[in-house]
Amino acid sequence: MPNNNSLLVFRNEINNIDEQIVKLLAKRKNLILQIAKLKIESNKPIRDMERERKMLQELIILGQKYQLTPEYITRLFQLIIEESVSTQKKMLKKFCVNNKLTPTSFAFLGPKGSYSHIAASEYAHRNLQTCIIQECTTFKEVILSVENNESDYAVLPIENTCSGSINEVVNLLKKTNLFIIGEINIFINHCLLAIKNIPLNQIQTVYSHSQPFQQCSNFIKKFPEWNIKYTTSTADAMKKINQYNNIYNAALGSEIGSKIYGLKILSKNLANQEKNITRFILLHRNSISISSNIPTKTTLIFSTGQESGALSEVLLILKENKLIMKKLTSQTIYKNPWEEMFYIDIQGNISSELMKKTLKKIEQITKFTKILGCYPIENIFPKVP
Ligand SMILES: C=C(O[C@@H]1C=C(C(=O)O)C=C[C@H]1O)C(=O)O
Repeated sequence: MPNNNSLLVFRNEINNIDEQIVKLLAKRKNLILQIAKLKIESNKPIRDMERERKMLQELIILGQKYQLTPEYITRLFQLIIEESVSTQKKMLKKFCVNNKLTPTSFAFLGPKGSYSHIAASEYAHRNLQTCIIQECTTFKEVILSVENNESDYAVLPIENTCSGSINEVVNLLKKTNLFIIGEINIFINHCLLAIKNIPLNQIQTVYSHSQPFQQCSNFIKKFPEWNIKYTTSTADAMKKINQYNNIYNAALGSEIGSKIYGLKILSKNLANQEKNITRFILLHRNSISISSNIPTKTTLIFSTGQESGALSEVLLILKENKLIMKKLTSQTIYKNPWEEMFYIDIQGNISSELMKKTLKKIEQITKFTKILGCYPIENIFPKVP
């Protein structure tokens, strides 16, 4: 039979301890709010997985000293940390709503409603930034806008599942002093749009950027009577047919664009391949360093000249160092069409010794090598616009 008095004494002591725990949790929460404020002011991400991992490791060791199991400590502190991250996120949201965040400007191939605009908005949204837009009319202008400090980030399409690499962008990357700091995949759902619902065989002219025409070539081939007119972007095409106000004009563009420019959707999902995804890269004036536990990609371009087997030597270096190549494309150099330039994505972090050693070896055996950046691998399912 437990002694009722002793039970009360113990329970009182537990009450005191629990009270202390709650007071300490409140004290912790206050610090969390201060940290959130600092992060918001300096535009730093809320979550720091490395810090969390280290904290948990130390707490588990401490717990073991007092006979508390790692499972118990992990469960308890994961809950505390989850709560603190969610508190910080709420605070960030409030700041965004009140528009007190440092706005971030994105330069892209515009005008509004282009796929590049969709990519910029989605990237800003994921990184909890307020997106200020800088519409450009060429890819070169997009890069210049960031180089000249007029915008913070350049958003450029680099490849598409239907039409492959975007050569013009790769060629620009050779010359710019900007660095790739991120990437984002966007689902492209090309639609045929017009100012009124008319039968497809009555359309006379279709406007769009050259990329959608390539990506929807099977559909376009069915209507050889259509006049094809190239525009600087899909959004430019949508804007034009809105302005021309001619019912026989159509544009290849996005569903979002149809809303912006008040157009009717005549036909949807027009790309040759069902999964039409464009990968966009984000460029900034400074490179970024990324924690070693985040899956990372390092991108470089190199040219090898005409020696036979020059490319295979580079690939052998990767193989010897057990580095995984995520992408390899061959580009024609506009001014020297007989020379080959390669664009390559390697899985790994530029700050690792292995990557440093590998890059050094590649530099030694190529004619020209340029490291374009090291950035987190996009692993979120592409945004459906
Ligand atoms: C408080 C911070 O923000 C987050 C919350 C943490 C916590 O609750 O201890 C730890 C790391 C971050 O993911 C921080 O960065 O220190």
